[in-house]
Amino acid sequence: MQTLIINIKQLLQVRESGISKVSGAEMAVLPHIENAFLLIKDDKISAYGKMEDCPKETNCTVIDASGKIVLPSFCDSHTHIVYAGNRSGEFVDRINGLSYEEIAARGGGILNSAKKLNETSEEEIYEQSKKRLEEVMLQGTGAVEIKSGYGLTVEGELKMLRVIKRLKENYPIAIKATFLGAHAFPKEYKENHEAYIDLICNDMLPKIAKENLADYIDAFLETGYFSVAETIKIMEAGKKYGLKPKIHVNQFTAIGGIKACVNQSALSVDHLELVTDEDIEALQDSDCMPVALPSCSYFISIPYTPARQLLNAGLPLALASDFNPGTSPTGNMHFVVATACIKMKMTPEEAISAATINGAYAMGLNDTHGSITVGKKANFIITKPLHSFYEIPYCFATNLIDSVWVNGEQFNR
Ligand SMILES: N=CN[C@@H](CCC(=O)O)C(=O)O
Ligand SMILES: [Zn+2]
Repeated sequence: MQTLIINIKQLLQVRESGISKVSGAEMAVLPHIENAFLLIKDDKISAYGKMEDCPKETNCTVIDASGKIVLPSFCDSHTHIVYAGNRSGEFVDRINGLSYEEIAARGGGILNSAKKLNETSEEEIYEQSKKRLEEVMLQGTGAVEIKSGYGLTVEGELKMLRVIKRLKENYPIAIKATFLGAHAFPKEYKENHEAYIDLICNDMLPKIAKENLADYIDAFLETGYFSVAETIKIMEAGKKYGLKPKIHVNQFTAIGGIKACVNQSALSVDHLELVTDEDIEALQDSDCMPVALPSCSYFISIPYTPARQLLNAGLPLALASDFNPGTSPTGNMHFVVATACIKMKMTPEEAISAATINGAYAMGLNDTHGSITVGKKANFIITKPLHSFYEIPYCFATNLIDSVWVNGEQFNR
């Protein structure tokens, strides 16, 4: 099956050879073609270029994209889409003056979601989660990472990961699963961290590996959650089962976690609302991708990741949604890109690369996703008519999507 898209006003993120990521000053340039065509064969991109070089294909469906922009689908490398219920009550508590940390200290936060998840059937969690997955796909996400971490019991974590597996089986979008048993200490382990870490390493992990339920391992490395030493233990245990680390770190405090993650060859370090010179030094000359989550900063009113500082130091940066019930109850990557421009002073070029090719890298999908490259998956967004791609972040709350394409086919709910 062939589809030819013609008269594209701007075709964004065209990369002749499959680069893995873009860093520092490279991010200022977003390669694109004006008045372009894009040819899709089956599930892959088979050619692209200027309209004057457009092939005279007869055996294909032709779509006229006059006035519209085409860009690779968003690659959302950090989400918690699988959860039960919601935490709108805590949202109102925060409006009334409580902080995220105060709510967590009262037994709310992650433990609140864990209680709900353990009380909800696998079927019901699947039904709730698939609606969110469909929603983000319609908002232009074409590859996504999903974490466990609201089970915090052997059965609860397995239940979450089995739901992720079912989503992988039933949807065309690429999904990577991350085991986040180390998201918080359950109440009964508050005074006995060692026992919970033992449960993660010697009970949860072997069971997860046996069913092949996870691609990556994560932990919440933060004051009051998992210490640097505890996180190192978890990263080492995960790696024994072939799970590379992707770690929540530097959200509220900087305690030397980034260096530890880099030393453990983490694929990504995520959050980074606080960054020290030592953190930046640790990331330089490493393969670890820093990931910013601006909708979390927006929603719980905490600082934004200092993007300019990271880019000026020559580092790459990815953007992800952090879709979760506590700190970002949206997975809208258009909002994430716009917020990165408006609040973090990223340019549209930088933010789009951060949400596409660098997002793909942060979940190990850069060979197949994240750019318009011959041979990559035909995952892309066609926008409504726009004057230029600058209008993508500029129109921060307008639905600019005309259609989304996953593996060469238009996706509709
Ligand atoms: N910070 C840790 N984990 C999630 C939020 C978890 C929650 O509040 O449910 C995050 O990435 O923001
Ligand atoms: Zn998160």
